[in-house]
Formats: sequence, structure tokens, C-alpha cells
Amino acid sequence: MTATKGLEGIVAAASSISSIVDGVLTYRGYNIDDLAANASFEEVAFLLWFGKLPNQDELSRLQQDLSDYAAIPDALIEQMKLYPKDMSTMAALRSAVSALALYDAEADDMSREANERKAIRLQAQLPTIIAAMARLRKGQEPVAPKAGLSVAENFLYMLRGETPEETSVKALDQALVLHADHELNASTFAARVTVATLSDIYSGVTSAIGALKGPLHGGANEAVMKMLNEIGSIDKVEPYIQEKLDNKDKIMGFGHRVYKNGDPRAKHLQKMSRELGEMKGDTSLYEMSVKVEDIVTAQKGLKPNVDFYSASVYTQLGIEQELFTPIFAISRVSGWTAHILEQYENNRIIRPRAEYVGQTDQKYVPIEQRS
Ligand SMILES: CC(=O)SCCNC(=O)CCNC(=O)[C@H](O)C(C)(C)COP(=O)(O)OP(=O)(O)OC[C@H]1O[C@@H](n2cnc3c(N)ncnc32)[C@H](O)[C@@H]1OP(=O)(O)O
Ligand SMILES: O=C([O-])CC(=O)C(=O)O
Repeated sequence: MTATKGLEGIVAAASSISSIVDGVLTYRGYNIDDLAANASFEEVAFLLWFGKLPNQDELSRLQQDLSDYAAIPDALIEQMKLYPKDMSTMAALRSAVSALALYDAEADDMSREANERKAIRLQAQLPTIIAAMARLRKGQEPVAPKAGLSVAENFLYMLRGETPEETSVKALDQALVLHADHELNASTFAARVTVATLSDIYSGVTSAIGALKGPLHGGANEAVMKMLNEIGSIDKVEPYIQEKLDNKDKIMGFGHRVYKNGDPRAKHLQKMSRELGEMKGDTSLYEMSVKVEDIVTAQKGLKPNVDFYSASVYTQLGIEQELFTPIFAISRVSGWTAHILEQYENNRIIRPRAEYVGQTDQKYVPIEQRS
């Protein structure tokens, strides 16, 4: 038995949710470019869960459900008030989602219908948790969700306590569409491994949040912003990146296990980043990002992934760095839960083997004889 480091190239599940073939990403057979240009995040979530685009009635019902379920239990808010103010936002989200299960009477109901309801509830409640957490960190009271708003609009509303402008809502909605699912990425795999033991959907999503948090995965968008802040201005891009490359440091937001010729989502986020800059009359963040890309691509042949331009997009939307990865989770919970439902439908425990590379033929030595 020989291990494949990082499971590179191993096909570990059959799925009909999303695919990456020759660098083209599709959700349920729809090209991501088509969805990014035309679909709302709610339509995409429906597509991921139920395998088809919703008709008007189905979409209205989903919007109503997301609105009805968006409030979170008061007891959870009280618990979150006890979290330290300087909390890691992803650690807090992981804890809060895990705690959410305690308040769901259906948490261990494993019927398809109950799991679909829980998927929609998780989608509805994650933005509320994250907005509440963001406000509590700043010593502000959480703002309750407002009926009739989309996921993107409601999140910005709860974050700021005021109705967001249409441009921000549209940009965030498109970012949510672009991040919703991505085949067997690390966090989705973590979710599937967890629920393949027939554990509950909250355990699966909690595992996924833990996996998304790392800087080699979803945590990279925050690391990109940290890097752009450290660079500070366009004239400092070259020496900063050169030093990193000379030291063989990783440049966050570049490279990908599957895409070797570029991530099809990045161009949409790049365009959004430029347009938001132009609208604000300050394209400096966008220009710095482009310069980083030019150098990294020229020297290493590495292309930006979904996390690179999302950093400048979210910053230009006035969102703080610590919320970038939680926002990724607001979108990806649709994909995680679609994969969890799919795993339950055709389940087999996920239990691969390890190649043993440790010592052999050891003999037990009584403790008093050990050095
Ligand atoms: C939503 C997402 O999860 S997208 C990914 C977000 N993560 C990041 O942006 C973090 C930076 N990128 C990386 O760490 C990696 O590219 C990953 C984790 C995305 C993919 O990892 P892997 O598939 O294991 O790529 P791997 O490490 O084999 O890379 C191949 C080569 O490119 C180099 N490389 C890969 N990414 C980078 C990078 N961002 N900066 C510098 N060099 C890099 C590696 O060091 C390696 O070089 P070597 O052959 O000389 O050892
Ligand atoms: O697929 C991956 O490995 C990471 C990624 O881009 C994502 O999860 O969106």
C-alpha cells in the first residue's frame, strides 16, 4: 500500500452536484459563467439542493423559508455574548453552529425531509450568526433579520443596521454564487467524511467550517488582505513579492490543486474588484492586486484562485477582513449541505487505509526500565 500525499488525483466520491472538467466549473451541469451572470444565490442554492433551477413558485417558497428561519435562538445570542471580543471569527462560527444543533428539535431526525429543512435552516441562520458575531466583537447589539430580503441583502443589513445600497447587494450576491460549491474540496470532503458515519448534518457542517478555516483553503482570502495591507502601496508590491518568492514563501490566493491554468471564478471577482474601485473613484487596491498577479504569474506560472480578488472585493464593500472566511461559509453551506444530502442518499462509511511508515517489532519495556 502506497500513500498518495494529499490524495492528489484520487477520485473519492461520485457526485452529481458540481464538476471541474478541463478547467470548466459547472453546478448541476450549468457553467459557472452563466450562473454568475444570471442567477441569484437563492436560485443556485435551490439548484444545488434539488438538482434543478426553481420555477417562480419554488423560488418564492424558498425565499419565504429562508426568511422565516433566519432568526437564531436568544439562548445562542446570550452564549455568543460570552465569547471573547477578540475571538477568531471562524472559531466562533464553528462553536455557534455546533451549538445551534442543541436548539433544533429535529437535529437527529435522519429523514430526507427533515435534513432538507435543516439544510435550509442552516443556510438561513449562518448569516445571522456571523452578523451578530461581527457586531458583538465591536460591542454592538445584534440586529434581527428583516423579512423579505435576500440572503446577501439581509446579511449586509444585519451587519450594518441599515439598508444596504443595491451595488453592494449585487456584488455580494454574485460572490455568493461563485463560492457556493466546488466538487470535493477539503471542507466538503470533511463534511462528507463526518456524515458518512451517519452522524447529523450539524456535525457535518461543523467539521466543514473547521476545514474551511485553514489558510490553505478558505482562510486564504483573509491572508490575501493581510498581505495587501502589509504591502501598503503599489510601489512596494515588487520588493515585497520578490522577497517572498526568494524565500520560497507561499503567496496567498495563488495556486490550486485542480486548476493549473486558472480558476474560472477569479475573472469574475477581478472584474468586480475593478468596477467597485472605479465606482468609489479609488482603484488602488485593485491595481495592487493586478501587480501582484503579474509578478507571481510571470515568475511562478501560478494563477489567482477564488480567494485572491475576493479580498479586494469585500474590502471595497466595507467589510472587515475577519469576516471574509465566514462569508465564504455563508455561501458554501449551500454546497456542504447538498453534498451531505447526497452522501446520505447513497451512503457508505468513508474509511481509507494508511501506508504504515513507523517502527516495527518493538518490544514492551516496563516503565521503570525506560530512560
Ligand atoms: C478556496 C480555496 O481553497 S482556493 C486555495 C486557497 N489557498 C491559497 O491560496 C493558499 C496558497 N496556495 C497553496 O498553498 C497551494 O497552491 C494549494 C494549497 C492551493 C494547492 O496545493 P497543492 O495542490 O498541494 O500544490 P503544490 O504545493 O503541490 O504546488 C505545486 C508547486 O507550486 C508551489 N506553489 C503552490 N502554490 C503556491 C503559492 N501560492 N505561492 C508560491 N508557490 C506556490 C508549491 O510550493 C510547489 O512548488 P514545488 O513543486 O517547487 O514544491
Ligand atoms: O477546490 C478546492 O480545493 C478549493 C476551492 O477552490 C474551493 O473550495 O472553492
